[in-house]
Amino acid sequence: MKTLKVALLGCGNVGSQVARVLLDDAADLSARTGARLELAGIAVRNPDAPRGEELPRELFTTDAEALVESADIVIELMGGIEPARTLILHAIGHGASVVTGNKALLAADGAALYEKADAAGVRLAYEAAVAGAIPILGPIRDSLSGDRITRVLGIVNGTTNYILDQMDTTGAQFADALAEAQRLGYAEADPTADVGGHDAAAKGAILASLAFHTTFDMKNVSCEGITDITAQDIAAAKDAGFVIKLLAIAEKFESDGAEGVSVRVHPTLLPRTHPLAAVHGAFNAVFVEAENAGELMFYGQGAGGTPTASAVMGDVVTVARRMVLGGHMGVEAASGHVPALPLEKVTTSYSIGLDVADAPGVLSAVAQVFADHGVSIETMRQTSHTDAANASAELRFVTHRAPEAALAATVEAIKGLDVINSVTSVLRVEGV
Ligand SMILES: NC(=O)c1ccc[n+]([C@@H]2O[C@H](COP(=O)([O-])OP(=O)(O)OC[C@H]3O[C@@H](n4cnc5c(N)ncnc54)[C@H](O)[C@@H]3O)[C@@H](O)[C@H]2O)c1
Ligand SMILES: N[C@@H](CCO)C(=O)O
Ligand code: NA
Repeated sequence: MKTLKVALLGCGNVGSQVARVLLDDAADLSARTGARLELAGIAVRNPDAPRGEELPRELFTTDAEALVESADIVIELMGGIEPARTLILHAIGHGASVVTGNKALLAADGAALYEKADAAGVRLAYEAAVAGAIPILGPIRDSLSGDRITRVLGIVNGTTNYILDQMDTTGAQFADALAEAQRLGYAEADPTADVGGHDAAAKGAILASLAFHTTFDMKNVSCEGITDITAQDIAAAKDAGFVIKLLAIAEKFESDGAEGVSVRVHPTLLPRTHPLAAVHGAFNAVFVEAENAGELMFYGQGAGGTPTASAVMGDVVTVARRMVLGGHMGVEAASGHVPALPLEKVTTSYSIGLDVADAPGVLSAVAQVFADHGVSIETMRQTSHTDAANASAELRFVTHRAPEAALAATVEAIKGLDVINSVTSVLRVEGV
């Protein structure tokens, strides 16, 4: 039986679990692969650092470059742009295939890496980069390749889903929930990538590129995180029958007579009856809408060392099988370029919370602003604060779908009204 040398770069949350599987399940893996997968070494910064798994000390090395040069398959789980990018290019240059979970790198420089891998006739696999354990890139790239995908909508960041879910179900504070997500190994090394929405944005760009056979640059993703979401927002949403989720939404649509792709990440109100509202903890779920398949939903653990190791190992086995069978190994390049559409072109629906004077004519003044911008109101709820010294009320509007530009202009015009004390929240709504 052929032996394939595997180099592991990084031994943190995910890497340590991948090492464990490679060592513990070696017999099963070779039976499935048709080759012996030999863990040749693990590149780390400090071989003596404590790790979750007991791993043989002799596997550790600080010389990642030399390790890469000896390998048939390189698994990159260090994260970050450098030295991950240089080491992956080094691996490709040496004819090794690469498996990575590094969405930040793929979103920043994926197109160049896919091209290099294709030209070198090696494979670059990255199922772990999007929605952790959920097999989502394979289904989009392979199973749905005979269909036309129109929209992908997903909860693709476990940390933020965990935080929002804890705030919603237990009344936890944002900071406490984030600390727990970090302790459980869900968060990125720098968790601002999670809470700022950038991790979801990177995944959204990867999903859009595969779903729409294009190269979607992360800089074109409109990105809003959850750092401004307050306990009051969560309570008000709950009161109105909604839950707040951080969604990544990738859509292909026509604008001004030409097709384009938009990707946006933002906190979103969903009716509590919506299937995505039932995605709790660090779980992820991805909805795919395709012309012939209709609606599909993929659900599972989106973060954490062990679940993510499952996706990594799936790629390792797939890559190894291809090596055993021979033939072309490369990734399929994007078949065309579909331009990126800005957020203003998207059609969506808003929930707008207002603190207003509780006086005659206020509601009609606000309603007039909606009418002036061609935005239709779906529902309005008023809560009066009768015990306040100056009678005030909270108004909450949910609009019908309208162009984002019209909705944003409506909010700006409302802010200018004398009868408004403040705009207390503006959130987009899906699933109504
Ligand atoms: N944790 C998850 O749930 C999850 C899920 C999907 C994808 N990912 C991705 O997988 C990758 C790894 O994530 P993680 O959670 O295991 O991160 P981690 O921070 O726990 O582990 C990364 C390890 O790489 C090591 N490392 C960094 N630079 C190095 C260098 N130059 N040389 C040697 N070692 C180096 C670090 O010391 C650390 O031990 C990241 O790209 C991340 O985005 C993580
Ligand atoms: N930090 C990421 C890891 C999975 O990619 C998350 O919370 O979803
Ligand atoms: Na995945």
